Amino acid sequence: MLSRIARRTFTSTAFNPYKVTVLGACGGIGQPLSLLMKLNEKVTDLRLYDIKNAKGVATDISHIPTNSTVNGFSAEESDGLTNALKNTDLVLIPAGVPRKPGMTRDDLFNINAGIVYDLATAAAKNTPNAAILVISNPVNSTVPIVAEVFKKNGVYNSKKLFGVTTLDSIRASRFISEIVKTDPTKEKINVIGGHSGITIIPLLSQTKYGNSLTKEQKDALIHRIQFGGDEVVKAKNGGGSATLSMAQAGAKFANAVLSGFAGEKNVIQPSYVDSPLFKNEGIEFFASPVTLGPDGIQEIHPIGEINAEESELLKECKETLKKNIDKGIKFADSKH
Ligand SMILES: NC(=O)c1ccc[n+]([C@@H]2O[C@H](COP(=O)([O-])OP(=O)(O)OC[C@H]3O[C@@H](n4cnc5c(N)ncnc54)[C@H](O)[C@@H]3O)[C@@H](O)[C@H]2O)c1
Ligand SMILES: O=C(O)C[C@H](O)C(=O)O
Repeated sequence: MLSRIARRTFTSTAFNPYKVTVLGACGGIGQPLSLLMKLNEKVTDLRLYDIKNAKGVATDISHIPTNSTVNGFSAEESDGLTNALKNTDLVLIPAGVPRKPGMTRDDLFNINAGIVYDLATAAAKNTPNAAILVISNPVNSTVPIVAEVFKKNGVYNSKKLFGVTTLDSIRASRFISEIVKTDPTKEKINVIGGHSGITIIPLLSQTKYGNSLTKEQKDALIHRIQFGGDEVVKAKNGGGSATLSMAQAGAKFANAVLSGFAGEKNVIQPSYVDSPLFKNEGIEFFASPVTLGPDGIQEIHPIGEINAEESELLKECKETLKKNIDKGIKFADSKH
């Protein structure tokens, strides 16, 4: 028994020795996300960076007996951010401020755009080949900012930049299972578009429930998936937004990217990426299922068949997305 466990641990770490960095590791998302990455057997070197308390959180997590080293890097060290990023394989970015009731994600732009710009600049300089997973909101705009920063530094690889939209998908699985009374782990809804309100489009017509739910049930479900984030912000009442479900979502997506790196087949997850799907309409980034492989994105899947109501939702989504994307690009271009 013992030797089987030892062999399993040895095998996964010997063949998949991945270095993972979390920027913003001490926040509401950062701490549980770092914990989940410590539990991931594919990770052997976990680096935690924050402007506060990174050493404390890293020391705490480092006592967990899995096969990775954990180090904390603080902003007070002159080379803290550099060392946190140096030649890492995957960077998760949950750094930034969360919403309070009454705010939209776009209201976070003024603070978070600058934070993401600076962290992306450090990533471009210190680990240009890493996969960058952006969690900081507004994701619709922060992902284009990272792309612009990498372009400016001459190291942009669209196959390795991801906006994490996994939370929308896991919410969709949970919320539909509450209606149809099934196992949520077996439910899958294709959620496309972006990550804010009306840009989030769950394609219920592609599920087996497309015809069995009433119009009222469908409208309510679509609204709940689109505004699931607001549900948490309201319930936390000034204490921030989703952190624990987001950590689970972020860890799930990071594991999928590492699984692709490791050569696993048929690893498909939705993500907000530099996408050809609607580029001819001036929309550079769009969320749809992507196949992940050794070099990052292997294939961006089309959205599939949609019905008339979903076409309407898509039309509105595109209008907002385009503005969000342009705002991010303009911000990045305005910096020198
Ligand atoms: N993509 C999604 O689905 C999703 C889901 C939930 C939250 N979010 C977003 O994630 C972000 C973080 O949310 P949270 O609840 O963890 O917030 P939080 O305030 O609890 O944590 C943010 C952390 O970032 C750190 N930080 C701030 N500036 C930094 C910098 N320059 N470098 C490094 N670290 C820095 C802070 O010190 C803090 O520890 C927010 O923007 C939120 O809107 C996204
Ligand atoms: O709602 C938020 O502001 C956080 C996050 O984007 C979410 O969907 O929960």
